[in-house]
Amino acid sequence: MTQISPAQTQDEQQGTQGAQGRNPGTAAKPAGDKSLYGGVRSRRVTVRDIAAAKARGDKWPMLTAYDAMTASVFDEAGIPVLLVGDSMGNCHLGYESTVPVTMDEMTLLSAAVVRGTERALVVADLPFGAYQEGPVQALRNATRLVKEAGVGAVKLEGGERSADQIKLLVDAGIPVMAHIGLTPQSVNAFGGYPVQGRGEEAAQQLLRDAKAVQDAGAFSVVLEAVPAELAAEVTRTLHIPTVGIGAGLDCDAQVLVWTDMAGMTKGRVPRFVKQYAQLREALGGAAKEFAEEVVSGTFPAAEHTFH
Ligand SMILES: Nc1nc(=O)c2c([nH]1)NC[C@@H]1CN(c3ccc(C(=O)N[C@@H](CCC(=O)O)C(=O)O)cc3)CN21
Ligand SMILES: CC(C)C(=O)C(=O)O
Ligand SMILES: [Mg+2]
Repeated sequence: MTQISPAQTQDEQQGTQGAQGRNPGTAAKPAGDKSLYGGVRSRRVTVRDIAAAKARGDKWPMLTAYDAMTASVFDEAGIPVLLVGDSMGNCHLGYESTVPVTMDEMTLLSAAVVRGTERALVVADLPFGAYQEGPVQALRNATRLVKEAGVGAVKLEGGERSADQIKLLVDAGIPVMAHIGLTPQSVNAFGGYPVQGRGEEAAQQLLRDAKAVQDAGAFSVVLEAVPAELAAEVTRTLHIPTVGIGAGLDCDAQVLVWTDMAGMTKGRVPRFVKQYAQLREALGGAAKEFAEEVVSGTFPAAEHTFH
């Protein structure tokens, strides 16, 4: 459908896949987004592919992943961008929020997601405290995620306040996804997770934040929990893609936390979540059935037994 550039064809022939390249090989048929791959599925999605998608007006999906096996499921399903979100704090590591997540935890789980995937662009969050001290700290920690985990890009929260960090990372050759609107690492300052950008003043600030991250060189920007009309205006204004979560239908891409999307999350999920499966129920049911069969002596059966 889309023309393959000479550079892409060469990548394909040589099988070179950049910093993330490993496990090249046969691919299951992706059922998800195809446009971002531009017809080439033998290498990783790159930030150039993302820029081309906006130019074509193609929408794309992003999911979080925190382990190799789940990441491989999404990679095979054709999800072109996977985020090792600091939402691993509450969704994988058992913390109350994203705030306690460390660089060691991010690095370990990001490396697992890279190992579990062949084609997705893997983006890792810089956790709270890993970039607030300034651009040099941000570069040191982003470099660690690129070198030790093999991610293709990093994400950090904040608009104007994080522009200097974004600039230095981009200058150093690390692609940056920005994140504005509701920035969950500021939960203690927000006093919860309220919708952002309501009212004229807040809307103007969000537009300034969006322009600041684009000017700093971000390749895309997450808009979290902002009114749809404002997100649409940001999406029209910017030349980089907007990735919405609770930001309406007019963003260039959409992201959800995978445990929310699959019905695995315990308890209440945010209003912007759609559950496409009921994994919590399914997995709990399997565990109960296993338990019952052990207690009743019906598992293991003959076919599970050696003699
Ligand atoms: N499981 C999960 N899903 C997420 O989307 C997510 C995380 N965890 N952790 C990191 C941040 C935190 N986020 C959140 C968390 C809660 C709401 C929430 O409960 N929103 C309320 C409205 C809140 C209010 O107005 O006070 C809602 O009803 O959606 C929103 C975003 C988004 N991110
Ligand atoms: C919700 C997404 C955008 C995120 O930052 C995360 O999962 O940590
Ligand atoms: Mg995050």
